[in-house]
Amino acid sequence: MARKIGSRYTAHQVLGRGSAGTVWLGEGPEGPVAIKLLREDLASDQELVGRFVQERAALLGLDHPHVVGVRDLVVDGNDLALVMDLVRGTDLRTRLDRERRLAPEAAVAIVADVAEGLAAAHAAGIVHRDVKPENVLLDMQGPLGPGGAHPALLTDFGIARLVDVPRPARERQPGGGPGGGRTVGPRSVIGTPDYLAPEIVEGLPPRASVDVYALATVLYELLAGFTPFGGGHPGAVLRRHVTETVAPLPGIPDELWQLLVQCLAKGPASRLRAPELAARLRELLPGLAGLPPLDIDEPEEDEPVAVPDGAAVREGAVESARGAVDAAVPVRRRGAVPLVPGAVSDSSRETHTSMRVPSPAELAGGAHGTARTPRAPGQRRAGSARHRSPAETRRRRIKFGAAAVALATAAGIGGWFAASDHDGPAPDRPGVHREDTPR
Ligand SMILES: Nc1ncnc2c1ncn2[C@@H]1O[C@H](COP(=O)(O)OP(=O)(O)OP(=O)(O)O)[C@@H](O)[C@H]1O
Repeated sequence: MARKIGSRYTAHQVLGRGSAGTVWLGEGPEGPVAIKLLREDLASDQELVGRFVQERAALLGLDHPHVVGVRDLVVDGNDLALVMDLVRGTDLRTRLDRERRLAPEAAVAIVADVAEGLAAAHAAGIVHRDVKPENVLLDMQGPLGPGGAHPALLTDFGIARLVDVPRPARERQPGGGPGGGRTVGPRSVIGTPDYLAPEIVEGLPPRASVDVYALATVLYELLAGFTPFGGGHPGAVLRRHVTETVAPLPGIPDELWQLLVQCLAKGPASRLRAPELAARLRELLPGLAGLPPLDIDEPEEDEPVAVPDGAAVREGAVESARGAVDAAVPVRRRGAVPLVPGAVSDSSRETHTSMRVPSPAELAGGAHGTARTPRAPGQRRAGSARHRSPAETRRRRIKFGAAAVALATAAGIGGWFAASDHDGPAPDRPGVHREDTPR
């Protein structure tokens, strides 16, 4: 059923759902558009609406062939919508789910496109903060490039930043280093754990280099079929970003591997910048022509451990509750909780996470997760579970992800799953009015 969005747009049909809202196929004065209608509880957050309007100029000004253009922002009654260029195609996650691994040439061509889009954004002072396959759209009507890849466009600019509520509670402590102190108290991380740069986990402000790290993670995933540090409890994933080195991919061309390692460096200053990454990837393309996808077996998922009855709800048993949540979560390839409590996306993919930044002690300790060394075909890992199809894996993720979130809620712990504590909708505030914001 058609639905009016502001005075200029009509939404006709749902294209898909993400954790922040629903994307519609719509019509505007200049033709077909995609309209991302933010969830009602986000739209009723007056602080977020204010930031949404503030970000307007930056989002509308980003014009690049590898960035999904934002044409308009609409605040109208209960509606808060981003009007975007319509990309006729699919997202990179869907392609990856279908093919499991991409041939190096196609993977590199796609990532080079995205790196160019990022370079333009970074030049405009915009950091994406949520680069992942879900946010890369493939334009099936565009010309075929190297490896038969359609043009790739990065989308969802500004969304992570919009929903990230700044934490005012920064306490200064003497002797904390330059600037007269250090940040203490809880901060949260916004993003998707598998793609989060180590410096974000350590509580530093996100700069352009976090996007390069995330994009290198995407490239690794396109080649390997899994991310370098994913699997298990989101806290375990965060810790691996900080403490583990990336395991080599058998059969990967050496120059491509060196590039990946450099962009996955723990130190942001050691990473290439987006324009250099794009250029280096383009240089590699001719040498990758015709190479088949890498022949790698996925690391197997471990079986989840049963949760002892009542362990999560005993009074004063926060630690054991956290342990119970950890135990209930099986090793997943991309672990996360929804951005908004209760959010369900069409594909039931894990999407953004808002989590408390772990303390140094938490990063150093804990027994969550192990390094995931890619295996040559046929080679089994000690204690590994049987192989599962991607669809089966997804069903299990949905089931156990839901169980883990439910447990965290029942236990009432802030712990790792801080979404409901820190990033739920703020109550309506008087004195802020809504208005249409035509272009
Ligand atoms: N500009 C667009 N043109 C065409 N389809 C789009 C556009 N933007 C998003 N979509 C489609 O709409 C669906 C939902 O997108 P959305 O960005 O809301 O969620 P997501 O990125 O998959 O997840 P999340 O936002 O939770 O990270 C996706 O399947 C995507 O392919």
